[in-house]
Amino acid sequence: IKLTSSLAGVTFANPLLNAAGVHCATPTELDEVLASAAGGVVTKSATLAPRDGNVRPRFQALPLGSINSMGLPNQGFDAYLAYACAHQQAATAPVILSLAGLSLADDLAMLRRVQESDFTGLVELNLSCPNVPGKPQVAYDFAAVTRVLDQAFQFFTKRLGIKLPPYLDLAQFDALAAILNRYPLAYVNAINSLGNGLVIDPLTERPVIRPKGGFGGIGGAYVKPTALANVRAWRQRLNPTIGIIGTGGVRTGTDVFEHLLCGADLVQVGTALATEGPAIFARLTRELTAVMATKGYQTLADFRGKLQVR
Ligand SMILES: O=C(O)c1[nH]c(=O)[nH]c(=O)c1Cl
Repeated sequence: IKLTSSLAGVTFANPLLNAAGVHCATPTELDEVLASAAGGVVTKSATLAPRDGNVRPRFQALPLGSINSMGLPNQGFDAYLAYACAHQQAATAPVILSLAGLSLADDLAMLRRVQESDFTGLVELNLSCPNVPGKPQVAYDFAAVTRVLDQAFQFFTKRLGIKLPPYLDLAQFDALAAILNRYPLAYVNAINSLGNGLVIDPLTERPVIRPKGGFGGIGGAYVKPTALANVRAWRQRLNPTIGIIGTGGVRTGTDVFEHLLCGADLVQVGTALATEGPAIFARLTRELTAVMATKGYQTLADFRGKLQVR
């Protein structure tokens, strides 16, 4: 049984990575994911300048998932570009560089820096951070998405993916796919957290996190059906040249299998990684292999995207 997968010409020994934002803000955390059974690692979304992020408590693990309003705490673009370039030299498992500018200008400035750098790997432009006060998500504004991609592809010739939020209406998938299919995108990553949920502690009669009156992105088991639907909807609509990373609700090998069945090329783990740590990747590869063995599949291509219709 082989778990190898490739995305935009980049080969992964297995399809599993962390989700941007989880266990990836420092070189130590990034190294721990690379040292684990993960097939690769993605950096915390970088802003041009380092950021402290929102006030604490800003993350809460829950029985069925998690809520977070981190506010983009990160070491800044230079730190993550340096890490990505160093690990490209060392030929480790692939490092995906995630970017989340606070403005179109910042997005373009960081992309220009990547274009001029030695980094030739995958770049993930995060268009879906729900937690920066006063900053509406780009990805729910289709004109803004068109602007950033128009301007980026004027000069960017490397491998560019985008991180998308969950969409909940098929007309949105139709409209946005018509836009995305115009660009030489490496992939779309679906989904980011389900934005602006509210989790309350009935004992204290307060939200469980402090920023934004307790409103934060929801992850984990809560979002798996929405994540699978978004992966499936993009696979059905996007050019085959555009790959898909499936993110959302992955806790077991069967969850990984389901994302692949819906069409994912790679699968990312957020909430479950936050609670279990990088050892989860050994468990998930073992469990995925077991599912494949039971079903008689030898490679991911044997079943990727082959969800049957009823
Ligand atoms: O608050 C965050 O840092 C954050 N949290 C999320 O759940 N998704 C994101 O894209 C980001 Cl950037």
